[in-house]
Amino acid sequence: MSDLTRSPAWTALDAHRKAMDGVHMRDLFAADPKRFDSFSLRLGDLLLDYSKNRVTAETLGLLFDLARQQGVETWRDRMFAGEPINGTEHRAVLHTALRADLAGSIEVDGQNVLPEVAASLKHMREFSDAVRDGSWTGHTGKPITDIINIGIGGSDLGPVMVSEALVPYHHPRIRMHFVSNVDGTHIAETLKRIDPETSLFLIASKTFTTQETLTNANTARRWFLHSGAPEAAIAKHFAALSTNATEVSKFGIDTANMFGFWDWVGGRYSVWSAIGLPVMIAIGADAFERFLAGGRAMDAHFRSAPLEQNLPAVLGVLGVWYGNFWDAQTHAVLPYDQYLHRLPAYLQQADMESNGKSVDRQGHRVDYQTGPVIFGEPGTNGQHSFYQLIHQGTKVIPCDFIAPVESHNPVDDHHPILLSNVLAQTEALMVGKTPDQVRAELTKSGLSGAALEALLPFKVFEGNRPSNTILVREIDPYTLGLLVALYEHKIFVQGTIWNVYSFDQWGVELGKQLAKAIQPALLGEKAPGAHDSSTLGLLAAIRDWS
Ligand SMILES: O=P(O)(O)OC[C@H]1O[C@H](O)[C@H](O)[C@@H](O)[C@@H]1O
Repeated sequence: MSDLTRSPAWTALDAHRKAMDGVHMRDLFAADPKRFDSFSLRLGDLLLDYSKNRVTAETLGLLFDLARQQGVETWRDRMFAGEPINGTEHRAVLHTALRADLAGSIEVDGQNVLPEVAASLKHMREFSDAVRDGSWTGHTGKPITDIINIGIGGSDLGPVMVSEALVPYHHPRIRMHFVSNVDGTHIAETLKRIDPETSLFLIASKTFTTQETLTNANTARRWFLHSGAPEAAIAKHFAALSTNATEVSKFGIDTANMFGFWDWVGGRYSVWSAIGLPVMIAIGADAFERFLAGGRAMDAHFRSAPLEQNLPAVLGVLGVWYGNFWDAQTHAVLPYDQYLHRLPAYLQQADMESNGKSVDRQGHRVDYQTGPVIFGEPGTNGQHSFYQLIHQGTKVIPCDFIAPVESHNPVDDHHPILLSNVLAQTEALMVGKTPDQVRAELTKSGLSGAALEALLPFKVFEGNRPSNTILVREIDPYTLGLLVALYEHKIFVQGTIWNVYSFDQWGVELGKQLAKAIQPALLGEKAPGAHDSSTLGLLAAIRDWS
């Protein structure tokens, strides 16, 4: 057994879990009319209702004991202080510095990093202002109309999610495009829609060695030059967002057009850095600053609120409760806002790449579950697709319902309908429908006897299915900053409880290595070499068909 699973806090939770068997949330609500007041928190224009969970005050007490036992507060303080808590890469984890009060000081290796953050933001502001006001032109003197961000993983998902979430704030002249997939279709379809004279490519890659991004960037450059633009025009149409100046110049982008960041910014936490430049161009530097301010407000809350009133801590321990004590394998992210349609994809990387680990910080195989499978779709689309399983399937699927109270598009009665669905879903999941209720309903509809009894079991909803509801006044840059930082810190809390390193991602390397080994065989440059029979069989089929 690991230290964690034999620890006092864990064993206490194990025992408590057994005591909670058979406890229905319906009864918890009936017994306590103030349950919402006890189990909801507000931070400015963000409200978290976590009352529809299988928890009592005792459960939460035990979960916070576990969080304290695992040193959540100490690790949190170490993170904010710039200590190298990313142990396998010996790096600080300081995305919080990117949105910090720049008058302060945060040191990495004895050096205050905030002046560099300020300089980078200034560079981004000057550039984005120029693109937006039209003073930055393409090589033929026309203002930029299309921004094409070429990046993948953290260099794509953050920018595309935030950009899409903030479409109402976009500059009217500027269209945004995000190319990530190495599948030629992605770049080809994008290039069809743009004009080289008015396009600006942002090559976004922390390492500037990522195969997909460089392949797409090379294609974009060839396309651009093929349009008749001279080599010297590249400086007007290509910029790099990266930590790697050497590789940027090797690629042929002038480092004057490079927006830098640092190795203490993890890819999946990098939208607050120069990787956010496409967002800044789209929404403007002031709005981007409001996004940073939202993140900063959540940081201040996370650092100072006692765990019991701490939004990321509450979300974090609830996930641990279901994943480790109720066998939940997944977690659904359900934004009831069309602009947030990429949030589930964004959180898939943020969460699964961070906590999808099976070795603890001491290098031992864990004997407990770690990060959940994250999935989701915007509401109400998900309701007409996979919610059946959430309501009546055999699995416990904790859900986060996220909704703005005000819509950017208050057309007709759409928004009240949308919001009624949020409330109805969480209520239905919690309360369910008993056999007696179903019987009464069926009787009323004229059914009786054997026919009624035969249909009855299919129409019962067990209920007792957990959900959180996160309401914001409206999705604006500030509340989005709050929301993203909330999830970042939730992930941090969970990784700390599980004693894993949340800020590396070694698990993505093997596939990259093997792809490099297989590629020459597909290009016909080499015999396939030694592989298993499946790989060889597939290679042969591909050769046959090509
Ligand atoms: O920004 P880059 O260096 O191009 O990396 C892009 C992405 O690829 C890597 O393989 C990692 O899995 C991601 O964490 C990263 O965000």
